[in-house]
Amino acid sequence: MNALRVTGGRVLRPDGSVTEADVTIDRDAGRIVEVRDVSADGEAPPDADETLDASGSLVIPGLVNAHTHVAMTLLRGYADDKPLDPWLREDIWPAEAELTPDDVEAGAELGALEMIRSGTTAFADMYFAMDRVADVVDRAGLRARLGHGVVTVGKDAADARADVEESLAVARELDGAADSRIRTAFMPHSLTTVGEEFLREGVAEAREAGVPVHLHANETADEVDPIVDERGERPIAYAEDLGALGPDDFFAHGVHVGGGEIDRLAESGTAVVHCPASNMKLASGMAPVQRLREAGVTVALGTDGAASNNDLDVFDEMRDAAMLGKLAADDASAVPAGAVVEMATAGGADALGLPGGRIEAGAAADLAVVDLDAPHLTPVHDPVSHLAYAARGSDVRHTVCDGDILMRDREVLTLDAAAVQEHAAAAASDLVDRVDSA
Ligand SMILES: N[C@@H](CCSC[C@H]1O[C@@H](n2cnc3c(=O)[nH]cnc32)[C@H](O)[C@@H]1O)C(=O)O
Ligand SMILES: [Zn+2]
Repeated sequence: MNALRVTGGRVLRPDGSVTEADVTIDRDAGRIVEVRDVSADGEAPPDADETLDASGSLVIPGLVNAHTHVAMTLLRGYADDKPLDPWLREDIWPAEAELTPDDVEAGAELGALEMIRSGTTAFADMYFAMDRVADVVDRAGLRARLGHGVVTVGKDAADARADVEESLAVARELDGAADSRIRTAFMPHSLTTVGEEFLREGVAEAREAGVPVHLHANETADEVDPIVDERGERPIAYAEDLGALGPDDFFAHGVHVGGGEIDRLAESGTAVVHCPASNMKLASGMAPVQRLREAGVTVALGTDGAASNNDLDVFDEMRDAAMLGKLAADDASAVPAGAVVEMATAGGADALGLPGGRIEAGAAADLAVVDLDAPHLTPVHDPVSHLAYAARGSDVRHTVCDGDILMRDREVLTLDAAAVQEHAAAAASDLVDRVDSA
């Protein structure tokens, strides 16, 4: 066995406890083979081929960013301080109309760099030029569930159908890429931006192909009302009617859910990806995270795109989810630290149907090592509290995915950080010039 050992740290276990332990990884298999408490009796395991020092640090499952549009890093700070609909129509969609596949690759590379540097090992991405995003995922060493986002409003039937076909083709062709670190989904943008016949056909074909469905649902009140007005049913009932609810499916946002929708999500096993920063920034509303969890819905965390966040740091998302969840429930004991840590790890992996999210023997070797030796993390009464409320992405020392070291002592090994930043900044500035002259 080609063994990597993460030594000298404290390890966050799946039950939420933290113990001093060494984690041994089979690098070829990309699996954790042993989590050994330092107090354990018995024979010490053989030397590893390589070690990662975790002294003074906390070893956690790699974080999962369960909803983003990763190439939107190029539009970070491009248009702020507007509600969802005008923001998309007046600013974001016109800019995206000028985005080339090269731009998507440059933006995805920047996003991958940012995620590795903040301890994220897996993400779900809805965008276009997904073959380029897949190349980046492969090079960066990350894990992802990828899909081409479909929008049919404002398109003629032929263009709309082609967009649906593209999403299905991407879902079929990229599944299993990057040594199986890439999985896929059919990704209609939302229940209001994709017409009913296209949703119906696309979901049916996705089922035949055995790929999950991912879409934006119940994000704003403006998006729920027309569905209720036109159909006399709420969006989650509509989604159920379309065949889009199931244990492999995961919906972004779920802010305005009511009238039996939470139970429908729970009963069908459909996961919800909570995106608190995006929901606050676009003033979309407060998702009932505590109620969703109490009903048994799998809740994950997502940053959404960098243009509505404005970063891809899942530590921020944990804190925002805890804070906003309390406000939404009008209860300071709602959405506690352990809950948001679970949402960012096991909840994310489960929502996306990807391995990882737990540090235990047999699990995928996806982890992050968080340096606790910092003023803002002193003293350490409770490491889980620190993860939720005080730590930042920049506290991550090492990132490991599928048994490979992606970052060691804050140096990213799979990407040339300076070149990626320079390239993305140049692509973003050219893009804005094109938009201005369009
Ligand atoms: N093929 C589609 C592209 C859809 S990709 C997914 C889209 O979601 C957009 N998006 C980003 N954040 C949000 C959000 O919070 N709600 C809804 N859409 C968003 C993003 O800008 C992108 O246009 C087309 O022809 O336009
Ligand atoms: Zn989104």
